[in-house]
Amino acid sequence: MDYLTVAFAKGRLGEQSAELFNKIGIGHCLDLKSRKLVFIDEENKIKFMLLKNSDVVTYVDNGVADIGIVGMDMLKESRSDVYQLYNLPFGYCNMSIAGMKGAEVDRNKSILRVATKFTNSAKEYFESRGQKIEIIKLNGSVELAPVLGLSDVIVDIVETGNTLRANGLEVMEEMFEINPLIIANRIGYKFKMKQIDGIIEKIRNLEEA
Ligand SMILES: Nc1ncnc2c1ncn2[C@@H]1O[C@H](COP(=O)(O)OP(=O)(O)OP(=O)(O)O)[C@@H](O)[C@H]1O
Ligand SMILES: O=P(O)(O)OC[C@H]1O[C@H](OP(=O)(O)OP(=O)(O)O)[C@H](O)[C@@H]1O
Repeated sequence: MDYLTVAFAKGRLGEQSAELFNKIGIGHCLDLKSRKLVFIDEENKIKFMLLKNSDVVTYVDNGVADIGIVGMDMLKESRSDVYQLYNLPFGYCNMSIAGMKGAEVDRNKSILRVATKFTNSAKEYFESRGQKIEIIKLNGSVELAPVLGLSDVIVDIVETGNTLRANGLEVMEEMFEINPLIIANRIGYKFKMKQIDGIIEKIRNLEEA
């Protein structure tokens, strides 16, 4: 049997993904504290690749990985048409528009300044309601932008809301729900369907137990 290649992210999703795999008896070889980036589970014939969160879709899209675990935020941003196979039971949050407490999204403003890491999702959302925006691309600490007058609003992930509150901001609108999901390369899935479906079935059973 060929090895199944699995791409998953370092950081938040990595820890939770590894824990989930371990519960269904795979990926005991994973050691996220080491500096290694490839782990081989010989028993289950799986090769794990540890990537930056924002690169998981690229590896699956290109077929270097058969499946991957990625947040809906990154998948939407990539505009990739990989298969979306299964929503995982952890890490739920929201993509939201936020701004200074008490402010509202000014729908009449000729050009709304939007700071975000998620430029495609933001463009798509505002375009769909005919609002012109200027995107200010940031890579982190996005909440600072309205505080310092760099933008009118932000588009970012909100989980507990603590980061917004701590900086005097609040949610103005929720755009879409985010959850991690298992994605698959369209060709890889055809060849390794049995093995992939087997893994998903085990996760499903775990959830139902
Ligand atoms: N509070 C949260 N903030 C950010 N992401 C979260 C949160 N809760 C869950 N997630 C999910 O975890 C994923 C990984 O987040 P993480 O912070 O580890 O990556 P990152 O450092 O933002 O990645 P990159 O820098 O590669 O874009 C997100 O894409 C999202 O789907
Ligand atoms: O609602 P909360 O529970 O506060 O979580 C949301 C925050 O977490 C993420 O940032 P992250 O920690 O990834 O840091 P970053 O600013 O570098 O993206 C996200 O971009 C928000 O800032």
